[in-house]
Amino acid sequence: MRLVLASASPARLTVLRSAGIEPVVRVSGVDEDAVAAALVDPSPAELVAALAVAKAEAVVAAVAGEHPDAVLVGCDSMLFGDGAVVGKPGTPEVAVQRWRRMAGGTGELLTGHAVLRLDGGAVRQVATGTKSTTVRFGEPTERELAAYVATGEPLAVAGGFTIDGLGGWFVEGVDGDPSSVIGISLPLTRRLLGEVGVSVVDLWTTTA
Ligand SMILES: Nc1nc2c(ncn2[C@H]2C[C@H](O)[C@@H](COP(=O)(O)OP(=O)(O)OP(=O)(O)O)O2)c(=O)[nH]1
Repeated sequence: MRLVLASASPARLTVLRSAGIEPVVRVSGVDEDAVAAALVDPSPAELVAALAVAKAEAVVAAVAGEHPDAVLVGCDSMLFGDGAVVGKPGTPEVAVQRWRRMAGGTGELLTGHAVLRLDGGAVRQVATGTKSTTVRFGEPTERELAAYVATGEPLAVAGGFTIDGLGGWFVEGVDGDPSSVIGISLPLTRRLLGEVGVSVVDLWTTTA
């Protein structure tokens, strides 16, 4: 059985590879704004879960022929803090603004997960879940913040920070699942795979 990762995220791919799975990667290309706009007053956890489902569903047709009995995984990460849910900063200005608000405080990094099990090319079972991880932010100096934003890293990641990259210098710690902050929660994905009758060990490419 193959696991199809419905994501363009290099971080998610790295997490799965490091955990023994070589996924088939298919980028969903989902219009996240359109999916969010179709929801009626979703909670932050419902929002990221719905986006994860949309991403996984979007790649079913592309993989059903070649991998009719695959298990598909979609994820979406956003940062919840000060009553707002935010994704990627996109611009240096937004990244700086956000860091000036986040510094010294905490936020909840939410990652929605969707696992779709295919049977004969059709979706047979769906399992979803959202993992919330508290992130405790450090206090970069203005010079450090300017240098960090100038690298471009914070612009393309949810919340404008990483814990396993340059951002790690400015994150004091996380309370909860670090893999979820990076992009995909391994323990939650294991449980969701179990819900659709798949054992994660059957997906490992490495054998002891
Ligand atoms: N390496 C790393 N990446 C992070 C971290 N926090 C967030 N990210 C990345 C993972 C995802 O690629 C991105 C979250 O944005 P999305 O959930 O929309 O995924 P993305 O657009 O990258 O790909 P996708 O929509 O799944 O095709 O931010 C971190 O701590 N480390």
